[in-house]
Amino acid sequence: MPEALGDTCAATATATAESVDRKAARVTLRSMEGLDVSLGIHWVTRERVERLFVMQQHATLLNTETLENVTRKQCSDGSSHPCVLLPCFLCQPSQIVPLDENAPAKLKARQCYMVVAEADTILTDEERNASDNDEEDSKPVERRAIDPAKINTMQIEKLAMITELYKPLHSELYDLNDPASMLEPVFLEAVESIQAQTESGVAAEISSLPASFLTCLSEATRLYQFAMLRREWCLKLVEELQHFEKSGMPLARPNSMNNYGTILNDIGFLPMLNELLAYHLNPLCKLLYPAWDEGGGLDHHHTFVVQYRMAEDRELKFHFDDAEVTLNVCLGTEFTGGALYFGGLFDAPETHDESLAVQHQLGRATLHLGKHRHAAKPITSGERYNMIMWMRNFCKRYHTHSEAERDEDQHHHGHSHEHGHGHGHSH
Ligand SMILES: O=C(O)CCC(=O)C(=O)O
Ligand SMILES: [Fe+2]
Repeated sequence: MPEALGDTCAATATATAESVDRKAARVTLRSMEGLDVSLGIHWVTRERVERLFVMQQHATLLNTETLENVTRKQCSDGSSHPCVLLPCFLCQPSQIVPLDENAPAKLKARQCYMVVAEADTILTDEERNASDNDEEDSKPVERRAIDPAKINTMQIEKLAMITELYKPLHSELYDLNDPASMLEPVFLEAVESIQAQTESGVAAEISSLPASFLTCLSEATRLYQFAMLRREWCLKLVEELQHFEKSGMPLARPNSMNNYGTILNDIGFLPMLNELLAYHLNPLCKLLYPAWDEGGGLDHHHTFVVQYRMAEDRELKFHFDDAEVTLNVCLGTEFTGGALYFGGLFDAPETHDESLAVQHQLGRATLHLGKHRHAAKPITSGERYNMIMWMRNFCKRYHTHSEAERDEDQHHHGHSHEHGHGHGHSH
């Protein structure tokens, strides 16, 4: 099987409803550089797709060699299907989508797929449209092979090592099989009510959320707070991270501004966080930030825990996030000070005189636009942990913009930091 991948490229596909009846699957390609850098949304002609796997989460682009290693290393059942992401629970060989030349592949909207396709079958929208309009004209498509030298396998290797060697203290934290053990009842109730309305074809309304659920701290800048995580879950997560830190496993710090803390995506929490985003946070954000509803809505994320202690980092300077919407939940433990301070949206000067201090409360989430300028005031005692999810929208970020606009945006958001998740510092 790996040999058969000689001239192929693997990519993830987020199927859109459109793709169901098309003979090409619309896929989003992601590069391995920094894990979620988009290469844009392309079409892969179904005739040339070799295999389509249902993935439990967005996977990342891999080169042949990585694919081969991963397959050999991880699939202890001896199966030879390429398993893109390392923990074997992610590969679902039973869910290979049959590709029948004569029938459209049945893809589900919002489900992630991994496509193994010949490299030259990846088309841009224009090429796709051109070939749709002129089927007879079989002019060769420009090859768009991805430069393997650019593909970074370190993240994968690190996760493989962690999966193999690290013994979690609280293994139940790594899945969302029992949402009630993680999420506050009122949060679950709110999300369920949104889903029920959406399913019955009614546009969900903020006013229909449970009465005590949402606190709007600022209408103008769309700053919200709500109860989200259960106390026991928060404290277990802090214990787990302390345990992880003591284990000596490799860990990357959250971003260029936080010197302590951990990227949760990198140490085994990605599948669970993907579920949390897809089933709980995205529906809520759809309601609160309809502007980000395009495509899959908030469909990917960079999630980390920040940590402040008296002898270490105590505060965070004024900045805005590389996110469409940011979720910030306090995990405790005991501290004074450390309030979040908000000062307007970077692109809306009329909001710059905002001056809002938001106190932390264990388990309580603050939800704000990524472009909402903020800082964390110094803690004055104890230690503070907060889980931060920078939620992002693939479509808006990478697809609807022209190249020039995209470059401009990236410049603006300070993408130059390592791993593509630096903070955009506001001036
Ligand atoms: O310290 C906090 O709670 C906020 C952290 C933050 O704003 C960030 O990491 O982007
Ligand atoms: Fe931030």
